[in-house]
Amino acid sequence: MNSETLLDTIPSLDLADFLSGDAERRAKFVQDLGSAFNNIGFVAIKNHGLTDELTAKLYEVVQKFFYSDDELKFKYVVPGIAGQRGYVAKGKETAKGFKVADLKEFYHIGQPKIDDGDPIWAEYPDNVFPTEQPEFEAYTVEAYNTLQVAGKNLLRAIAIYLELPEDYFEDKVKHGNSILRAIHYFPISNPDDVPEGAVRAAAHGDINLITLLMGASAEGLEVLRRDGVWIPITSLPEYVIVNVGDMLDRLTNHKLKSTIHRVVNPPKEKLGTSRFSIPFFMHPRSEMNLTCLESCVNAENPKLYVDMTAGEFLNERLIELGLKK
Ligand SMILES: O=C(O)CCC(=O)C(=O)O
Ligand SMILES: [Fe+2]
Repeated sequence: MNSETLLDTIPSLDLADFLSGDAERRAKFVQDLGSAFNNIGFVAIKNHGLTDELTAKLYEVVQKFFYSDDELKFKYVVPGIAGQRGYVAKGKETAKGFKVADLKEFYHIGQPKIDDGDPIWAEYPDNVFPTEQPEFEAYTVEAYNTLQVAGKNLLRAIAIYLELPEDYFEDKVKHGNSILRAIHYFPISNPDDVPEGAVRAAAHGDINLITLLMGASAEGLEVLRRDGVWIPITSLPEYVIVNVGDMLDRLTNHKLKSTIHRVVNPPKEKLGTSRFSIPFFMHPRSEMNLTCLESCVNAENPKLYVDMTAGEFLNERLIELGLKK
């Protein structure tokens, strides 16, 4: 596959190939991941470390929270932090360039703090967890930590593909500003209630380095192929979807592609049903320099982006999303 091939589905890869001691399997994984990211920007990955049991428990607690009444949910809104932790209500997030808000509500869990003297902790707001559901914290934090490990392994493979030292991203994502986002695309009982043009998630690119998405087995996610065709993504339950975000796109001068994607509304007869998904947005520390790698800039690929740190870029995007003033 080269970067021009038009794919009808996203490639499926096995993370166990990369973690195996077998040099050939590992090299093939690196090449397949890199060429998928150079092409459509999305892959499906199995053997990511989340067990079926954890996944089931996680969905259970998340659904219970979203099915609670507004009074309970609003207790977990944290004002003044641009929605970076806790509950973010319906109508709060509008995709960059759009006028109507997405038809979703969500809950954000950030890097669990530990007492090791890293000055980065002062930058992060504290997590909040619903006290009505004591299991919520344990399962979301376990999923956070598991996806963070999978994400670090994927970044190792990406570093090798880019001919960087394998541990290039290691110190940059240590105690990074990653977020686990549990999303509820809420049911709509009356189709006339849908504001003109509103969709579950309007077309957007993710802000971060890479995203690991649990739960895209439900219908609705679509990826915008280079020729303008929307490709629906359906994946088997044992897979997570992994895509390139804008930060990795910037770092690699668009060699690895942050592809526009969206979640469309279901047909009218299914508007009354919920959809849940749980993306893990893998962010580096705010000081990471996103200046395009020299190896990705040449006469055919002139530098596309101005130099910025991850913190500066995130700040700009939170303002564009309507989450920050
Ligand atoms: O819900 C999904 O399947 C995708 C969500 C998404 O793209 C996002 O939150 O950035
Ligand atoms: Fe996204």
